[in-house]
Amino acid sequence: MSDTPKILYTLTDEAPFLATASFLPIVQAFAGAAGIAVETRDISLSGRILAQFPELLTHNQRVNDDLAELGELAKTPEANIIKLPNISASVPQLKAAIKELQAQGHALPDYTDDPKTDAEKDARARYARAMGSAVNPVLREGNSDRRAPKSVKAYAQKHPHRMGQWAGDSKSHVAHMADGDFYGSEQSATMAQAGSLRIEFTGNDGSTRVLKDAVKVQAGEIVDAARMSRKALSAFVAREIADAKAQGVLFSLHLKATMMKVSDPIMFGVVVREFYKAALDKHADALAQAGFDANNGIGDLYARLGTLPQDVQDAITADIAAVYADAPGLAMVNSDKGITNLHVPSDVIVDASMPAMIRDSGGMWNAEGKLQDAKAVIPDRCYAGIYQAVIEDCKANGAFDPATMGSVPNVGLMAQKAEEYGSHDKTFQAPGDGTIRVVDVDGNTVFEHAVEAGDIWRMCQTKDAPIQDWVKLAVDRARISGAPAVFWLDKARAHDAQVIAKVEQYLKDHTTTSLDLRILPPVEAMKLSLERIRRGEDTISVTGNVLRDYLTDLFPIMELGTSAKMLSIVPLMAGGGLFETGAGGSAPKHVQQFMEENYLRWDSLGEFLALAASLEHISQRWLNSQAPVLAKALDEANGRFLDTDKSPGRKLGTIDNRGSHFYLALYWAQALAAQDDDAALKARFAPLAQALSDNEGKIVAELNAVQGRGVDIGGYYRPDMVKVTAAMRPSDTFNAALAALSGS
Ligand SMILES: NC(=O)C1=CN([C@@H]2O[C@H](COP(=O)(O)OP(=O)(O)OC[C@H]3O[C@@H](n4cnc5c(N)ncnc54)[C@H](OP(=O)(O)O)[C@@H]3O)[C@@H](O)[C@H]2O)C=CC1
Ligand SMILES: O=C(O)CCC(=O)C(=O)O
Ligand SMILES: [Mg+2]
Repeated sequence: MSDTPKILYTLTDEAPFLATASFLPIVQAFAGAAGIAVETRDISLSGRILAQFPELLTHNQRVNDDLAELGELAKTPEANIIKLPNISASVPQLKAAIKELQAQGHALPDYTDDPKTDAEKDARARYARAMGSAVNPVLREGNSDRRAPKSVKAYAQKHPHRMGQWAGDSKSHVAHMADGDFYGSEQSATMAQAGSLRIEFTGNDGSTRVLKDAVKVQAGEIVDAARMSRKALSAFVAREIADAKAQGVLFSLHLKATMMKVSDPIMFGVVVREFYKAALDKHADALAQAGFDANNGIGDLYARLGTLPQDVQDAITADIAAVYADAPGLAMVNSDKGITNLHVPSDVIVDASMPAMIRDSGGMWNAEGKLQDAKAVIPDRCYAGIYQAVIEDCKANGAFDPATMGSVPNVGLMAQKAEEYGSHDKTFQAPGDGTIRVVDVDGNTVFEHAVEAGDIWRMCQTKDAPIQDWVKLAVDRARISGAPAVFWLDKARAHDAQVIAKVEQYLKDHTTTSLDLRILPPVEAMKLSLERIRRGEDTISVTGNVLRDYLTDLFPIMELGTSAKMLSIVPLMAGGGLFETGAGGSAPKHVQQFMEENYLRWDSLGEFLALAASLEHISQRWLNSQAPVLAKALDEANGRFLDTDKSPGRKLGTIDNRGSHFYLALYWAQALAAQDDDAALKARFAPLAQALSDNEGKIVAELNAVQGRGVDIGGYYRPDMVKVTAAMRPSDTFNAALAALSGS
């Protein structure tokens, strides 16, 4: 371990990046006073792209591959990383970012949809590394512990957020496939010994093609493979479109095309093709010529329409209007701008979109901008049922009451890329009719699926050590909190059956006699958790990676109104700490509002909680007597921040993100000035506490005075740092007080 403790603070995208421009100087000033260094690393989408093409950039434009560096650091005990949410880019987002970087003078190659030359293929492969969930699996060298701290839960109960009421006769529901999906076709095995696997496709004509060679596996690792039939998916979607129309509900699709970057855009494309079938079939040749790709959403059609002759454009537009006239209503992302659920694959992300629907009385927005009951299509059966269970509960018992409901924290399996379904280089679309086999080095077939052209086939790995660590974390959390812990595992599912065997084995390594530990299939686990939550009782959910993602938005959004107020810790298996902020994403609409009104409603409570956890981590690992004092004072400040409700007010004229940072700094400085554990810190922070409290009114006025006018930050994906800093730090009085603390 080095002598000097260090925090690595990540620079990301969109609202969290803007917030950082205001909050980081505070963190650096306070931590610096205790001898803690705070450095930044750029893991933004634009930074990840630039890091892929050093040879095409000028010396000044070149950036270090910070993500790779942090990925290595995460495997060491030194790691102390604060990670803010970053864009997991869909293809349309990636293209937009490339365009912006090119316009800024970076000589990047275009992203080619159908690469032919070696240079195009090389560029495409490099872009693929920056796309989708490129960051989290690299940094998450540990399992996940996400929960609402006691103070946050108490705040939510004291200031309950608005929940839409539920009608018993709501027609909203979840629709999933009955067969032909991943759930129905999953095969799974635990590897007896280390080795390597080959994935190969054999066509019905006898030809064989290796899809991926030398996939390394460890002894005790769980591997599984599953197939989704494209034909079955299309037929299912066609039926559901007709049923939505018959029932008079909105049609909506909920996937995770950003994180499951290979499988889910294909499923998204199947739904787009089915919904707009009449128009897309009729104009198939023209659209192919224009390069339209349904996997990128119907927005891609509009983006390319201009390249076609005017009469063809008019005909396509008229035929799409005819589709809308005949189809059920389509859920909207932004009804004012005509953006539908099927426009862009990254606009509707299931972990956030389903909870939003549940929070809003089961409704989604229709074309008139009104809430309407909706059919939520979640094609695969592995997890769709949990949302239906919540909907049924709300119909039977009404909306949940944030003032009284219990909590469902999560312990999630994710270390070492566990259960990264459909997101990686082991997911394929079948090149023809035939068989996909997984074969070991001795030529034995491990898995085998009959496939038809266009089917999606995915393989997934889950290593043994992360499972052991996850079981231990669950036992620890159950013991510390006294709440029952439920493993959400379905023994009827091939993969889960293998995991259950390991859970049963590894639970024996711990003393669990006084604990309430259960294993239940997800729908049963959901019903039990909901029953308990209504009684005000807490239940720990211990889940795999996908349910970790789903539940850590679902329960916080019901309990706290947003997942931004979550504590999200990743105890790294090598002993370091990764502290994530909240559980949500980067909310693009926040940036839009900021650019139009110079108002940033991003709630940084997640950053505050992560910082406190990072400082506590330093207290435990480094010999620095001031870190615990700083951590304790920040904890007090966070409590006061919640008590006085200083989160952004959401309306112009109230404090926004910047004002909330000021209050955090004020309360933190006051707590440091008031404590008696460390005289040097007390003396150092007393003048700052005085200056901030003397000037409270002036600083808030300076911060709020800028609101109401548009602001230029010189870019969306790669904003100009000078402009961002100027915009995010508009109070000279506050800036001067912080500078005085740092002695600069
Ligand atoms: N860990 C990571 O790096 C993650 C990254 N992402 C990325 O984020 C982007 C958007 O994802 P999406 O699924 O739409 O989810 P978001 O979590 O960004 O958005 C859902 C809603 O959550 C609320 N919200 C989330 N965080 C905050 C906050 N700090 N302050 C205030 N409100 C907040 C807002 O809801 P409301 O308006 O109702 O208050 C927001 O509109 C994508 O690019 C995605 O790839 C997504 C998830 C995690
Ligand atoms: O990595 C991503 O794209 C999203 C991650 C996410 O939503 C989460 O961890 O909750
Ligand atoms: Mg999530």
